[in-house]
Amino acid sequence: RTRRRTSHHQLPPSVNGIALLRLLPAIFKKGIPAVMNDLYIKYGSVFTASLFGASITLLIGPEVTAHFFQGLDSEISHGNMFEFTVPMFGKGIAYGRDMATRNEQKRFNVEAVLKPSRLTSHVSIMLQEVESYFSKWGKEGIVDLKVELERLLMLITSRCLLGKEVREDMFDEVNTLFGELGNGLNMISFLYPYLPTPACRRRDRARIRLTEILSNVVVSRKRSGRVEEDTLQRLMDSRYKDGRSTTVEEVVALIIALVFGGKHTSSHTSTWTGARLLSHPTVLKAAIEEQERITQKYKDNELDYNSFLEMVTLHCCIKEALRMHPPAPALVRKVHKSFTVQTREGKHYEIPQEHIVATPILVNNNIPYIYKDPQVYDPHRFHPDRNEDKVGGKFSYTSFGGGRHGCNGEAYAYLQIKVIWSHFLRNFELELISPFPKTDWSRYAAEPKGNLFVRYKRTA
Ligand code: HEM
Repeated sequence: RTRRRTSHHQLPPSVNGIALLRLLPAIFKKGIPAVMNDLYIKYGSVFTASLFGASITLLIGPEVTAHFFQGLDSEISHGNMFEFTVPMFGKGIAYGRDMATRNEQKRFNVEAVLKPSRLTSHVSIMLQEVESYFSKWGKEGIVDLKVELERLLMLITSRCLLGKEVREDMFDEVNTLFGELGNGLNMISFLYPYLPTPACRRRDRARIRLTEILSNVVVSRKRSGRVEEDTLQRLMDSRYKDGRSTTVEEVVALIIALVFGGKHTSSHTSTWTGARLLSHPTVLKAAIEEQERITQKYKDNELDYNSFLEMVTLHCCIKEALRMHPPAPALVRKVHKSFTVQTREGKHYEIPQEHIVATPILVNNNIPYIYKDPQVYDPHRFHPDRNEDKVGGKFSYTSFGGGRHGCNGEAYAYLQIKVIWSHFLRNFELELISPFPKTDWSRYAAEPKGNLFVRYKRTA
């Protein structure tokens, strides 16, 4: 049903609560992605779903999401929907601060994490961590890949982002505290971040202790004048436009947010990449052959940032795993100023002020006129000769969001996952023992459900 409006553009078609409740059995039977896709097929790329008095307008596909991603924060923003991050990271940053300060802090993040010169300096540390981790594995055995990758990524993160003090002396405690911070995030704390539930209390205690540990590191570096090569140091050295330095409180909150933003996203993606690769022998063979070519060119111990950039096949394998398994299934914004969208079919809709809008990454990444046979794991679709996401237009591929609030850690995330998988492909033969994992939607980042047992055998 399309609703009329007094202005010359219509409001989007709406799906009412009864129709949504009727979908519940289908959700249990087919799963959320399939039901979302059915809604897209039935109602099109723009529609409003209303339930219990709350409405949310869905925007699907690159034709209608440009403003969602690029609009000014004064016109469309996260609003107060990210309030749940304040008790996780502290009041010093992001949603605890005004917009101008937030934008400056975003610049600090980009300069501290994303710049190629930063990534270049991370490569050798990542390689050291990965080589040392796998040197402790035997000649052959069985491991839960999900558990192993989560720990390894946290070791890399603690060294590259948090610095050697944490990596060398406090890794286990800090790792546990980040776990508790994450466990405090669920549907209830997302909606009511300050409820005195046991999970919220543990989250608060974890943030306080993390803040204490990291503040000590920052203060001790400042006192001794010691300068390290890590993201924490970059944030300490960042300056606001007016020349002011970042405070200890801000540095600590920024680094906690960065670690948290990259932790689950990267570890789930590396696990999904493994599950997909090990289920597709032809793709796996192509990825191994690429490693052979690159190691012949660079020799094993000379792998550097450029050599990882050259791993196009592996890059596409990760990108395709992320297309099919985006850790954030949907992104949301609040509309502060109404805007219009034009669909592929040429219909115009007005999205009114105060509406909540969402774009379901899950559906965006599976649109059949952009992605050929979207249900098939086909990394080659991203190779320069096909470039399906680029042909489809900006915002066809939304696993990292895009535009104004696009991911600050994309290049870093690819790099660390490539370093790990490149090592696997060069040194081990792996066989998937567990069935291909289902998705666990109950967590804030969609993750592979259960264990992922893999048999490994050393080849080098
Ligand atoms: C595979 C790994 C990753 C995925 C899939 C991912 C995904 C995303 C997505 C979808 C957004 C946009 C959120 C929105 O528009 O509401 C985002 C934002 C962000 N990500 Fe990532 N991320 C990953 C890794 C990382 C890493 C490793 C870091 C840091 C080292 C990081 C830091 C951030 C930050 C700071 C933002 C906020 C940007 C802003 O609001 O301006 N991410 N990420």
